[in-house]
Amino acid sequence: MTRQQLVEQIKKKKSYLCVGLDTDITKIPAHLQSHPDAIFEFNKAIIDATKDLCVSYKINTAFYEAHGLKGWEAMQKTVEYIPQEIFTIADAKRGDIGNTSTQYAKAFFEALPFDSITVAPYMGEDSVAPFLEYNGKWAIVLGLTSNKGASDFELQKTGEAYLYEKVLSTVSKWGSPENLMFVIGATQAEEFTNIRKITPDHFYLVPGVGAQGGSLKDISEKAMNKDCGLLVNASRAIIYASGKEDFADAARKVAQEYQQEMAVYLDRLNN
Ligand SMILES: O=C(O)c1cc(=O)[nH]c(=O)n1[C@@H]1O[C@H](COP(=O)(O)O)[C@@H](O)[C@H]1O
Repeated sequence: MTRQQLVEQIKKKKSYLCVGLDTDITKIPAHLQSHPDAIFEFNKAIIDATKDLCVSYKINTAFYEAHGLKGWEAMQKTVEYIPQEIFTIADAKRGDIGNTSTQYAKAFFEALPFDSITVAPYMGEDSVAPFLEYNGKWAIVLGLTSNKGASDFELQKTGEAYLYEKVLSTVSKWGSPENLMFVIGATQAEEFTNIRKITPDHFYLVPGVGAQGGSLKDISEKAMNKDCGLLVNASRAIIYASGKEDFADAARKVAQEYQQEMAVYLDRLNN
């Protein structure tokens, strides 16, 4: 998917919501547990209930890989079920020496039809470059993450700058805002303004609202750019909103609350 197509979808739906399909078999409601295809059935119901409210789905591959072949099959069926116009993210956090990253890119962009993949930048340019060679596909590189461990490396100084600042300024030269995004945790509010200064034009994938306590308001007010430039992810807060038979309706309700708040911030952008 091109940047322009993504921006058009955000405008049309008045949403920059990314629903995270971190589908944990132990949290699937009891009535679906015995279904032979429980993960896919759960995802299908979530997608049907939220697809008009979000512009992206993020499939966290760990939750599928944990089930071996059956999990990969559920992941493939899920990504193929997502409507074409919705931006798909393989949250796989890959990155290795060049020829290995080339195989990861084939796995997620050719064998599976994802629009994008999350990538760890630690191994440098040759580990990220293979993901940037595909037209209409994206690498989403970890910038400043939402977790506590962000302070172990990302928020350590290397000379004058934090390591994450160096990652943003260096990695942004490897691709363009047309094929490269950054992961910025919603819990890192003090850094949002600075982050936007370093990378004014890029889209950010922003996890950490909902279950991790980050604020949609903070990221929206401090880090939107003229094209919105944000995909805000919530996983558990949406897909396990009820944990019961009415899980899809409950997911829709929470997704709608996010979307309605997003519409307000988008309106401000246009006025
Ligand atoms: O790359 C990610 O998606 C990611 C980066 C980060 O800094 N923090 C983070 O939580 N994530 C992912 O975003 C999702 C957050 O899930 P919830 O906390 O349930 O909304 C999970 O799939 C995480 O793996």
